[in-house]
Order: sequence, then C-alpha cells, then structure tokens
Amino acid sequence: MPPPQPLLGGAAPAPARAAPSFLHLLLHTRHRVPTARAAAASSVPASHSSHANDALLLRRAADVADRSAGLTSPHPNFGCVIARPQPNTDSTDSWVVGEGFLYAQGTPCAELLAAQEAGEHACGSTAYLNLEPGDCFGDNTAVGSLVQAGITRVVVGLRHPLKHLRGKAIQALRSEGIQVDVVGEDLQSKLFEEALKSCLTVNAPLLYRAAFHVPFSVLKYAMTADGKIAASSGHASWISGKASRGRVFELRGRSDAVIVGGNTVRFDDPRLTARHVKGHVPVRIVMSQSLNLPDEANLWNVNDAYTIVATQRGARRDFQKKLAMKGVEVVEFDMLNPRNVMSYCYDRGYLAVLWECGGTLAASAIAASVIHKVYAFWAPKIIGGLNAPTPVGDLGMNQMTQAINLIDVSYEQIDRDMLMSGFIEPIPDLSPVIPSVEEIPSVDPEVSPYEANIISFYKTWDIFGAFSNFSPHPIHMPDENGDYFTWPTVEYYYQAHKFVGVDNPQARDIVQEIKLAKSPEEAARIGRTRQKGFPELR
Ligand SMILES: NC(=O)C1=CN([C@@H]2O[C@H](COP(=O)(O)OP(=O)(O)OC[C@H]3O[C@@H](n4cnc5c(N)ncnc54)[C@H](OP(=O)(O)O)[C@@H]3O)[C@@H](O)[C@H]2O)C=CC1
Ligand SMILES: Nc1c(N[C@@H]2O[C@H](COP(=O)(O)O)[C@@H](O)[C@H]2O)[nH]c(=O)[nH]c1=O
Repeated sequence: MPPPQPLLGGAAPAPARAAPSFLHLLLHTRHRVPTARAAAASSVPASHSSHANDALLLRRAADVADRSAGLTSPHPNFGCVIARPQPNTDSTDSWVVGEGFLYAQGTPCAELLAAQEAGEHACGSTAYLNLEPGDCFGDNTAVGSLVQAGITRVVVGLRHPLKHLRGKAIQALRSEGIQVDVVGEDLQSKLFEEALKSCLTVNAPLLYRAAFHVPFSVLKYAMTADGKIAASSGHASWISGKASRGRVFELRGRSDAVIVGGNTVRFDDPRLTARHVKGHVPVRIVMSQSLNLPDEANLWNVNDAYTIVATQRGARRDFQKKLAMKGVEVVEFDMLNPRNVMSYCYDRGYLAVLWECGGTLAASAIAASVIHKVYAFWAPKIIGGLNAPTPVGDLGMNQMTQAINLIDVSYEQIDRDMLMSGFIEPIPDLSPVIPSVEEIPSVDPEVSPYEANIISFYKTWDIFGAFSNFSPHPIHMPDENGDYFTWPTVEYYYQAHKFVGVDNPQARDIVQEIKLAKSPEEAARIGRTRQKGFPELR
C-alpha cells in the first residue's frame, strides 16, 4: 500500500465563467424544493473548509472515473476516492488512501479497488463516488466493499440515472448505518458546482442517451488560423500537429462510432482508428447518398475496425455487394440524414458518436440538432483560398445574432495548437433522468426510489437497450479453453458457454460456429436451435 498522498487543501477555484451553464440549468431545475434531509442537514452548518474538501475530493473521483471512458461503455464511468483526515495534525485537508475506477465490463468495481488500495486505512474514512453505484451483477459488490472496509461516510455526486437503480445503493448504505451525503440534497453549496459539473460531464454520454434517446454526439475538426479545414484542392494532411492528432485518437477511443461523409473518404482515405492508445476501437460509419465511393479504401479493411456504410435505399446495389464481400456492413435508409442515422446508432446501443466529417455533413448534422459538443483544433497556419472548405457549411443564417452559442467553453493549448471545446446551446435539462428523491413521483409515478422495478432491455432498441446482450460492445472473457477471447457482444459469450464443458465433440464445433456468427442475433439463433440436440441443455 503506497503512503497516503497529501491532497492540496483550500477551496476549489471559482468557476471562470459568467453565463448560466449546463450545471446551472441542472441545479436550478433539479432542486427547486429543498428536501427534508437537506433542511435537516443545513441546520447543522458544515464549515466552508469541509465543503471545499468534499468538493475537491468529489471532483477527484470524477477525474478518476474518467479513466474508464471508452472501456466501460455502455456502463457508466465509475470512480471512487477514499480519504481520511491527516494523522497527527490539525489540518482540515484530507489524505487520499485509496482510489479505483471500473476498468472494463466484468472487472472489479471502483469501490472494491479503492478499498483494497486503502487497506486498513479505509476504516473510518470517507468514500467519494462520482455516481451512485449500480448493481450489474446482482451481487451488490460496490456497497459490500464499502461496508466491509469500515467506511463511515459516503459522498455521492449523482444518483444513478437509471430508474430501477436510482436510490438503491444509497438506501443500502444508509441501512448499514453509513452516513450518505448526496450533492444537491444533503450537501448544498456553491462550492459543489464544479464538482457536480465534473460528475455530469464524465457520464454525459450515458445521461444524454437515457434522457433523449440519442447518442451523445461530438463534432471535431482541425482548422487553420484562417478557418480552413483543407486547401482549395481538398488536401488536408495535416493541419493540426502530432500532439493534437494524438488527442483525436483519444477522442475516438471514447466513442462508439466515428462518422464521416462520402467526400472525406474520397479526399482523405482515412483510417479513423484509435492508434497509439490501447483500448476501445470505434465502429467507422460512412454516410454516402450516391455510394460513389472508391473500390479500394482504408475503411474497407475491417481487420482494423468494423465499418458500416449508411446509404440511400437502392443506391449502387452492385457496389453494395462488393463492400459486403469485404466484410463492410451496408445499411440502406429510406431517407439518409443525420437524424435517422443517429436513431439507428441509438438502436445499436451506441452512447457516444464522434463526427469527423467535412463542413457539408457537419452543417446537416448541426441543422438537424444532433450535435451536442464541438472540439475545434486551431493550428497556427494560414492556407487561404476562396473556395477552401470550412468546418461548417451553409446553415441558412445571415445575421450574426442568429449564431449558435457554445457554452461551458474550455480552452487548452496543445503544443502549437489551441483546442476549444464547448457544448451547443441550448443544453438540455437533464433533470428528468436524475431527479432528487421528492421529484421522482412527478417524473415517474410508478417508481419509488427505494423499490427496484424490473426493466426490460432485451433488444438494443428497447429503453436501456445499451445494457442488452445484443449491444455491440465486445467483452474480453475466457473461451472454451480458458483463454481470454474477445467476444463481439455478451450474447456470443452467453450462447457459447451453454456448450462449454459439455462432453460431446459436437459441442466444441458449435462454440466455433457461435464465435464466427455475423451478428449477436445469429449467435442467439445458433445457440438456441443447437441446444435442442443436447438433452442435458434442454
Ligand atoms: N480538417 C478536418 O478536420 C477535416 C477536413 N476534411 C476535409 O474536408 C473536405 C471534404 O469536406 P466535405 O465535402 O464537406 O465532406 P463531408 O465529409 O461532409 O462529406 C459530404 C458528403 O457526405 C455525404 N452525405 C450523406 N448524407 C448527407 C447529408 N444528409 N448531408 C450532407 N452530406 C451527406 C454525401 O456523400 P456522397 O456524395 O457520397 O453521397 C456528401 O457529398 C476534404 O478536403 C477533407 O480533407 C474532412 C474532415 C475533417
Ligand atoms: N486533417 C486533419 C484531420 N482530419 C480528419 O482525420 C481523418 C484522418 O484520420 P486518420 O486516417 O485516422 O489519420 C480525416 O479523414 C479527417 O476526418 N484531423 C485532425 O485532427 N487534424 C488534421 O489536420
């Protein structure tokens, strides 16, 4: 166990912005009526420094949770920080004795990892959680780990966004005699604004998906100092520097899919992989109405990553067949547009989508209101060119007063480039998905926060379908030989394991068949039909 690290004390810096933000909207709609618990808590005023300390540690839990981004999808990003007062001092600053984040689906939860790292120091300490734990495996490990470790207080940033889990872990902890303070309910102070914002941001894709039934969409582009994304010829490599492009790999690694338009394929022949970073590789999606795409392209190499071409129904069927022969999935739409493609991505269970298209498709996506956040890399270069492409094509606006505002803007220098990121206004009010206890009946009359309702998410297009076995998220789990294998979805793993350990040579062949199935639905079909031939499996 490493020696405890000192945590920098003092109040968190005041937020450097004036406009009402994402967070303000949330706070103002979410906590209109103070809860009974909050009223009781506020009668015993906590000191400014203890609030500042809590806020700082909660923010740290969100930062720790961020390390699981791209690895846990479609599960939330969870982080846990365990801290206690510094020994033998009067200081109000805390010592961090353990930290953990959910590394991937099926691995030990953040709370268990943090408690293990803290060891005996966990006893009597406070645990900071960016999000109320869920209970994916029905074994209550998160709550159990904190209880067993002797944690006496838990600070929670957000209640769980999913109805059937909301409030469950909080109640379980309280019933074990642990003091649980939920930000905005038991802890109300301006000092928590930045911490709560971090907790929201680290799970923005899940919150958006649960609230609006669309994947969280980010538009990213690299432009010159004179606002061009390519030369007039269409040549664009490279505008931003190496370090910025490394950040793009990171953004890809956090996304379930990366989208480009037909022209970007024709001009750039991109790969759209998350190179240089380990972990999740997103699906590549090309939107092309004409399907007038090259016969050979990097995106058609599906050994790098899976590729889907979204096109207009009936477009170049001969070319569709060629793509299918290469392993590229072609999906026909009656009306190919960003909104329909986003509904489709939602149905496939995607949480986060990165748009890396040119200005033509970017304008369509913005006009269709499917973009939620923008990442603009700005490089100190001038290329000129009256017709050189710009990041966003025509939006039909002719007055600057019509401009779309970015809010909650951040600026970061990356080597010689500048990265500006911000949310597109209006930021939706997320309160319906994360209401406080008193608000729950008005949002969802049939659900009490302390009663688990059974929810159904069999297919990826069902509500909460991102959690289904069919959701296109691979898992790394043992195969029939006990070797770790990447199963394309949980359904593959589940069906194959019906036959693992069955004393019949045919069973091994069926496992191979399931591994090679083209879709989770096919894996399910094979598993269900073939099990009928095995009396012991019926
Ligand atoms: N610096 C940067 O960050 C980037 C630069 N670029 C550069 O941008 C240039 C290409 O820009 P651009 O032409 O805008 O490319 P896009 O990526 O926006 O591609 C436009 C194409 O998308 C397809 N599309 C499908 N549905 C729609 C829809 N509803 N609305 C609009 N388009 C749709 C069409 O393909 P089809 O014609 O096949 O039917 C259309 O021609 C290149 O020079 C490239 O190098 C591109 C990406 C990022
Ligand atoms: N030119 C340009 C970008 N262009 C984007 O990156 C894609 C190429 O990705 P890949 O083939 O994986 O390297 C390209 O098609 C376009 O979407 N991105 C940037 O960060 N900086 C740049 O200067």
